[in-house]
Amino acid sequence: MKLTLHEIAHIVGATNNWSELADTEIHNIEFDSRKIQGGDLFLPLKGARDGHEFIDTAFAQGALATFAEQEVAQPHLRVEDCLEAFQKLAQYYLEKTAVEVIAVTGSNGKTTTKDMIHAVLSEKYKTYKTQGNYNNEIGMPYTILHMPDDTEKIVLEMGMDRLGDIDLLSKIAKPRIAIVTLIGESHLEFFGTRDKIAEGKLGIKAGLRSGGELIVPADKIINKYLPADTKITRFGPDEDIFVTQLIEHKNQLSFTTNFLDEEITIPVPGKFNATNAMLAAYVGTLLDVEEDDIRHALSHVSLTRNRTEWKKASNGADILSDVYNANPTAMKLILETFQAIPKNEGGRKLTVLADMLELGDQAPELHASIAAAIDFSKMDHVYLYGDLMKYLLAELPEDKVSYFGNLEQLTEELQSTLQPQDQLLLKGSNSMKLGTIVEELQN
Ligand SMILES: N#Cc1c(NC(=O)c2cc(S(=O)(=O)N3CCOCC3)c(Cl)cc2Cl)sc2c1CCN(Cc1ccc(O)cc1)C2
Repeated sequence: MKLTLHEIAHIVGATNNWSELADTEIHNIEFDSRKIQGGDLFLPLKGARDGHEFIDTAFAQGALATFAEQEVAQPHLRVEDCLEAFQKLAQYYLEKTAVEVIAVTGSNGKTTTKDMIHAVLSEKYKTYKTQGNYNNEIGMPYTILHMPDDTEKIVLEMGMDRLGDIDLLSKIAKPRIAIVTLIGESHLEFFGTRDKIAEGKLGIKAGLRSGGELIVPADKIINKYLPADTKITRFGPDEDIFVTQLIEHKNQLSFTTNFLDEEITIPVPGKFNATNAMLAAYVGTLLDVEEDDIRHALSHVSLTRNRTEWKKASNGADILSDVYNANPTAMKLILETFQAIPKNEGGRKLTVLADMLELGDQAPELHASIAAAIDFSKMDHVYLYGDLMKYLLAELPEDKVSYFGNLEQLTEELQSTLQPQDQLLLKGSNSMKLGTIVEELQN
């Protein structure tokens, strides 16, 4: 990252006497103290625990300084709100580096479309993109501040948990091109109506640069949220851009469009992927990528796998398997999200929680602290798996929790107990291999 400590202090409006600190170039900014390396700046966020508790650990691992919302002994930049400072810095960094932003949001397809745009633009530019699910008010600034120094274009995925989320992200990122892939049905339990989802997703216009372009589906539900004085491209049958012919094969598909000369082939099936690829191709044409290069990129695209998304067990039960970010905050966030979703008629809410690894000497209390996020007025039963989950076991009511030290026994228990109307959440470190449970339940 090309930022010095004094430059950062000035941009975020640090209120302490930071000029006494050496004006050193910062290596990276991290909010997970486990990722801190020499020369880094620590960002203590208020997640499942207050990040200020981990400042000592950050310095023990080589941090040069830390943001802080309170007086601390170590070299620090005193700010009122660490997250706001992080976001302000990300916005500044994009302006300083003059990296052009392509922003993508939508109920479905935003991750695939993001990956495909990245593949296309990488044919001509040094291009960076959102990694994993780092698409929210913390993850997006993190992505911006971690882009390689030679980045020319950045493709940012914008996730929405609540109305207004996308407006904030768009104002930070100030995209040159903004894409809404689809106004679907996901998160209806939070937003109530598709109209509200449309309003939320069209928040992406909030930071759209003057002279920028908004690319949206033909869906009439968004019409009242479209901005004036903006180049708007609609996609869908007989709209501004559309797929003309589509030939599906088992593991790939080919299609033509109304704006390219030749057919495009992508290594994934599914008509929705043709639309996602068409959007990526169109962005490529907007940014002067040659058609042959567009075609080459899309024919070899590798897609982000194992998204946090709902799957179905073979008996029809709903499965939510969150394979990202095995840390206390992410586990508490996914539990709150899962508990906020209404149960299926006559169904139960079941959860499998597995060890979060590499949490250091506070692992026992960090696992025990997850108890605060489990609401047994909504959760029917919790299955714990792994040595560290014994610390959470001690915090939970005996009739609502089962403990397993063995993955096969846990899998057998779930196969026998899961009913078609049930909802099952699984969360834990990748190396706990909860994915094998999902595969068994899907077969
Ligand atoms: N609470 C908490 C902790 C962490 N939380 C996070 O990293 C975190 C993750 C997330 S997130 O949900 O993973 N996420 C981040 C990026 O965008 C997508 C979503 C969020 Cl939103 C916020 C935070 Cl603050 S990381 C971490 C802790 C507490 C323990 N830390 C290691 C440690 C253990 C023992 C020690 O003595 C010192 C450090 C590691």
